[in-house]
Amino acid sequence: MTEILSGPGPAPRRGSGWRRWRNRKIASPGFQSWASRFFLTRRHVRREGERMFDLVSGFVYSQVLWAVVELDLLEATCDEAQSLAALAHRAAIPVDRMEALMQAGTALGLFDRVGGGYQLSSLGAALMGAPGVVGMIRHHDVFYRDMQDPVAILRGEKETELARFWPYVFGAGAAESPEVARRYSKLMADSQALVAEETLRSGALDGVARLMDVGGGTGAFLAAAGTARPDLKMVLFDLPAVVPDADERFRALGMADRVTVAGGSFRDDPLPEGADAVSLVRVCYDHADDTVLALMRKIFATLPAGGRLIVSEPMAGGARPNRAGDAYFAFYCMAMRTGRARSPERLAEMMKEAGFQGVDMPRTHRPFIASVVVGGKPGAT
Ligand SMILES: CC(C)=CCC/C(C)=C/CC/C(C)=C/C=C/C(C)=C/C=C/C=C(C)/C=C/C=C(C)/C=C/C=C(C)/C=C/CC(C)(C)O
Ligand SMILES: C[S@@+](CC[C@H](N)C(=O)[O-])C[C@H]1O[C@@H](n2cnc3c(N)ncnc32)[C@H](O)[C@@H]1O
Repeated sequence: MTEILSGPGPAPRRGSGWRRWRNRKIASPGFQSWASRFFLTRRHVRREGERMFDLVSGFVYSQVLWAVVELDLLEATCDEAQSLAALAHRAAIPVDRMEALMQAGTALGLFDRVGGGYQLSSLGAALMGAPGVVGMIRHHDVFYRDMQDPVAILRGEKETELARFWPYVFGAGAAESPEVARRYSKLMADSQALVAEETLRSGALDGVARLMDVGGGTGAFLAAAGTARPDLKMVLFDLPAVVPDADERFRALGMADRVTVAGGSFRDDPLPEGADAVSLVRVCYDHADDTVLALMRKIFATLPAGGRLIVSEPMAGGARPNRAGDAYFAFYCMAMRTGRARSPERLAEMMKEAGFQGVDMPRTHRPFIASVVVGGKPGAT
């Protein structure tokens, strides 16, 4: 249960005086009207207005994107411009409504108007090809139904759909419905490609001889790591219902002799020994602090002296909040009701609490996909 503070607490004071004056000024309709006419401020006012409009209507933009994906319009317009009549026929939607959708998609930058029709834009093409992104958009219907009432999510009053969704996919439900587990494990695995790219590029694996990926799903991260590092020995650990597909993946890639696959729960079972590094890729943000801390302690105990823990996932910004971590992933995790998006500094603190030292935060190129925190077990070289 989330703790509720009893009172408002002391207000931060430094710098609040001039901000009060500025905010009251900018919020006044008279000032706004004047600034929107004055030649030195009117462009800024217009830009702020556009930013504001995007904030106000972002949910609608996302839903337009969802309809475009659901109706498979990215693929349909990739190679050749399509007429409205053809698109409308294909989607079984009246032409005037189809026109509304294509115009909306064009306004959002997904299509170009070509001749009398529509063709996929370069942004649309990047989105269509970005591994796992279309699948993520498709599964957003579950999350966005929960997000209809964010205040209820914040107060913890709501039975969210997401709270049932992933635990069902990866937990007990996976055993009851291997088909569902397989479908959404595939979504995780598809979206892993970009995460693996960022993690490997960060240099976090440099010098590692035997890597154990805990919560490694169906092995997409190890497959990428093993491809980039042909000398790497690997261990995959995940729930028993999830790992059979990993076996298949490693066999197909000809990596089976380099990988040991182990089924178990990091909550209840001991972790396999022998790895000099352990990765937790998109695992910590699924779990509460006590679970993550217990897991980090277990990993610390399993690693040899000189061993390394690598955490990689999208992270919150701490003192400098960012949209992906502090808005999207923070609310996603809150709707799941089990985990939370943490800043690299917070994860570093938890690692230190578990015993790790020399904690480092190598920069990644696209933090909205993953940031990385690495800690070492003191002792050997
Ligand atoms: C070729 C010519 C003529 C010109 C070239 C010009 C040029 C270089 C253009 C660049 C185009 C290009 C290649 C762009 C590539 C863009 C890419 C790769 C973008 C990637 C975007 C990735 C995104 C938006 C990822 C979003 C991920 C999301 C929303 C993930 C959500 C994950 C969730 C909810 C996970 C949940 C799991 C749980 C349960 C919490 O554990
Ligand atoms: C969000 S997925 C990430 C999978 C993979 N690392 C990736 O980034 O694609 C979280 C993974 O943690 C696994 N997991 C959850 N609880 C676990 C537990 N108690 N023991 C082992 N694995 C667990 C899930 O089965 C799932 O594969």
